[in-house]
Amino acid sequence: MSTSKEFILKASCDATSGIVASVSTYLAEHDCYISEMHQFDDEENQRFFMRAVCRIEGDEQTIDSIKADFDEHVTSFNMTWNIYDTNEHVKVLLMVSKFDHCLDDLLYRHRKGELPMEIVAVVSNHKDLRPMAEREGIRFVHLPVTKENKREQELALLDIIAETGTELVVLARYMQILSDSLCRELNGRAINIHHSFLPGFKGAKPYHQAHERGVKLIGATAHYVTSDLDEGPIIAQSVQPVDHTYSPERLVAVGRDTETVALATAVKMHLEHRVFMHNNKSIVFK
Ligand SMILES: Nc1nc2c(c(=O)[nH]1)N[C@@H](CN(C=O)c1ccc(C(=O)N[C@@H](CCC(=O)O)C(=O)O)cc1)CN2
Repeated sequence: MSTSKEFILKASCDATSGIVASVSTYLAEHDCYISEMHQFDDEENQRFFMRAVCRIEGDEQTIDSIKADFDEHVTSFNMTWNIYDTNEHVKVLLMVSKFDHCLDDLLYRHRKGELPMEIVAVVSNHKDLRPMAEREGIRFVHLPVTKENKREQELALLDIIAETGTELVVLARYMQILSDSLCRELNGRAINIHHSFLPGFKGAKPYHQAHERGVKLIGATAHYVTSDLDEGPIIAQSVQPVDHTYSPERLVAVGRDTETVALATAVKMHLEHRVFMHNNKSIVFK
């Protein structure tokens, strides 16, 4: 039984009047102080979204007792909701290939306490980044991928996800395309960093495309992974100004900074339960 006193409520339902009043009344009746609340009314789709950070006052209530009666109280709204204990860190599996900057940045931010996560493993289709993981005491799993063994390796990945209780997979410059079935299995719990400011320059070599096009901004996009390559709901983007003097190599160097910022921002927003996926877009309560 959780003894934590702080929790996050995420909820969405069809838009109608009285939702906030009903939820806040329930929380007040259960000795909860609301320290932060965001809501969004998607008028186009008549859908309502809210996030509340709450602190239990007194000793009568627990997170479990608040969860227990909530469904009955919001039945009329047919609400989709979750309550998360802020003391429980999300279990995260990091996936990488050969580029090390996103993994290095996430490990640093985790070490500095910026990202409330438990890293359960680093999985890679190459051995290059094993030392970076193991010096942090993190399990490293090498799963080389070929056209012939792709399905077998994806099943091995799913086994690791199941045995570790992974709640979020982060593709930190993992350069293999996930199959449709794996994307369905990981729907809403896999985030990828794409090394361009989407929707521009999809695929594997966006910086060369950017140089050819002569762009004045270079950027990166963190999005939920879907079977449509680089098309998933965008969570965070980051850009930097560039100009005609930038070679492709220099664009790649600037791009690295935008990738680490966009990915860390997206992962942090997800870990803090600030993101809703809706109609292939995202709602992010910052
Ligand atoms: N189902 C999805 N899988 C992945 C996505 C995604 O959006 N949906 N994003 C990629 C990352 N990525 C761009 O951000 C990307 C990575 C790799 C490729 C690619 O063409 N890979 C080749 C192999 C390249 C190699 O072996 O080095 C391939 O898989 O045939 C395109 C885009 C991660 N996965």
